[in-house]
Amino acid sequence: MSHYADEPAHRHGDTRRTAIVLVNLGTPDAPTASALRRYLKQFLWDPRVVEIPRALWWLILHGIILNLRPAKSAAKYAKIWLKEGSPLRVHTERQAKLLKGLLGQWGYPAIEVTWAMRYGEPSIGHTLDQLKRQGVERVLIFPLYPQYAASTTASVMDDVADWVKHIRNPPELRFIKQYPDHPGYIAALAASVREHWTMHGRGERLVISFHGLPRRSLLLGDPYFCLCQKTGRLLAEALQLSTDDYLITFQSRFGKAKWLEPYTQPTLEKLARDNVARVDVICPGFVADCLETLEEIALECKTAYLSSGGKIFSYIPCMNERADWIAALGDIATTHLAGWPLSAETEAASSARAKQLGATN
Ligand SMILES: C=CC1=C(C)c2cc3[nH]c(cc4nc(cc5[nH]c(cc1n2)c(C)c5CCC(=O)O)C(CCC(=O)O)=C4C)c(C)c3C=C
Ligand SMILES: [Fe+2]
Ligand SMILES: [Fe+2]
Repeated sequence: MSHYADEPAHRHGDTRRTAIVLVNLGTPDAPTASALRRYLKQFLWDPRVVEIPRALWWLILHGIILNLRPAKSAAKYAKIWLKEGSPLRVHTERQAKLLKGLLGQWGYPAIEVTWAMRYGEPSIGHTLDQLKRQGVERVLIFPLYPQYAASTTASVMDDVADWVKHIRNPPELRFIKQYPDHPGYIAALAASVREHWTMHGRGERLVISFHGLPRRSLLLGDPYFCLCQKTGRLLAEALQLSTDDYLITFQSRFGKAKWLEPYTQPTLEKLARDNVARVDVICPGFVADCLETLEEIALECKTAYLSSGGKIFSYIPCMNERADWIAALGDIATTHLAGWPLSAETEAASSARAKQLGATN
């Protein structure tokens, strides 16, 4: 018998089901102004994303931004839209399927792997409702942001907490906060660069571009800037680059305030003017290709670099469905499952896997 009226009886006794939820930012449903308006309205109203006084921001958002930006952004999305939908959504869905398959091979066939979006659909709340209905008792929230930032990772934490507020009997919850230096993540990034160089030749500089944040966030203690430096340095070390061979930059500035510097596009234009004829650009903060990589970097920044005198601009794709990246996701996830009471069968696989990884606990 179930103890709570809102719990289906079939759950009784099924107390050990575990799920992993991959969470990414979210993306519009269609490359249209109306879909963009809905998406931007939710995204830009998140107080973790825009930290200016609410009343003033409401006026700017509704008075200006939601009138001008949707059509402009929709035109950009239209350039990169896939047959199956928005690239961010397509890659995230595939990553979840591949991770589920890999965990099955590793001896965790009972662990559910699903995915959700912070903005738009499928929402985190909807996904957690579904898992609860399936009798899942333990949920590992896995944000697909290697570098923690309050505007992304903590916003996912907020959303999960908002869901918990109206749940009588929530599952156990764990959050992965960050993995900017995870060896599997760094190794997969480095392998993607080496493969790119083998296939397309090598540039004179590697530009390592991360999504930006208002500079103020750094001054207020957000660790994001430092985590990006760490990832960039570890990637450069893995590639045996000297400090002259690479640059760490920040893209996607929004609004008039100062953001983290140096900015990606002006840096590329300066490299071109300084007679650096060939650059490679990688975006390690994005684990799936999306508007910010496929349009802003691979189209806009490329055009800016070439029209400033650069000769060859080569964009190195995100890790998307790469097998070494999916394995890194598996390592990060299983490490965070450690110590969680799982079924006997899963427990055995977990300790075998830990031994294989050389874990000391
Ligand atoms: C307004 C402030 C913004 C902050 C702060 C911000 C931080 C931030 N964003 C990402 C990752 C992504 N952002 C994407 C799109 C996007 N970002 C902003 C604004 C801020 N981001 C806007 C308005 C948009 C939408 C598109 C546009 O109109 O320009 C995406 C791509 C989504 C897609 O559908 O492809 C990602 C991914 C990070 C990691 C981050 C802080 C570290
Ligand atoms: Fe963004
Ligand atoms: Fe952008």
